[in-house]
Amino acid sequence: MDQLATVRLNLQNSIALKQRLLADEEMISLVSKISDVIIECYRNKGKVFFCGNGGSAADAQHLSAELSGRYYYDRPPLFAEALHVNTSYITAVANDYSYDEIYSRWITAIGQENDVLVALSTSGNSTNVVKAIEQANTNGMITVGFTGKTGGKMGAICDYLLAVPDTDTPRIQECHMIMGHTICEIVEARLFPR
Ligand SMILES: O=C(CO)[C@@H](O)[C@H](O)[C@H](O)[C@H](O)COP(=O)(O)O
Ligand SMILES: [Zn+2]
Repeated sequence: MDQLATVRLNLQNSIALKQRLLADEEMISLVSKISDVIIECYRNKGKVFFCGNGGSAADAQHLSAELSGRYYYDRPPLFAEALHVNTSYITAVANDYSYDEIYSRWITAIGQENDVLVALSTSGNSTNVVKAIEQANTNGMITVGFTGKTGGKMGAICDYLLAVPDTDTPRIQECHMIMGHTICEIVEARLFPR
């Protein structure tokens, strides 16, 4: 394995994918629109939830902390949480029911009309994430999907689908994070102008 070549290739591929996003005006407008949706949710005293598996769970937790803590500057907190953070709950529901139910069950308990669910899955096919979106739709929530190229099963069930045009999981996740960070920046700046 040529390690130096691997470093160069990954940087090249990451830059190339982000260049594609930059050239895609629909994608730029979509990120702006999702920001508007989240701002509207908070103005109506709503809550924003995030979910995903593996690296996408980490991204869900990271993005929710930008909103509930702070992003660039001091301002009041916003309600945002990643659905996997209660390990006692996750292990109990996965053990007693099914791993597929861990997020949808929690959405059943807490998701209210006009709350927002941001669901991250590079394949768009993770069953627990798909079920969470289905339950969020049932509860009258607004559903946002961050996926890879095809959108997978999430493509047909999300109100807004941010489908990064690639099939390479880590590169897709890196794009989810720059788009997610950008949404947090816009939300903070619009809700708490300095
Ligand atoms: O972070 C990575 C790969 O970069 C992995 O942990 C990855 O998130 C996991 O394999 C996930 O289970 C993939 O699920 P998904 O993106 O298809 O929903
Ligand atoms: Zn990863």
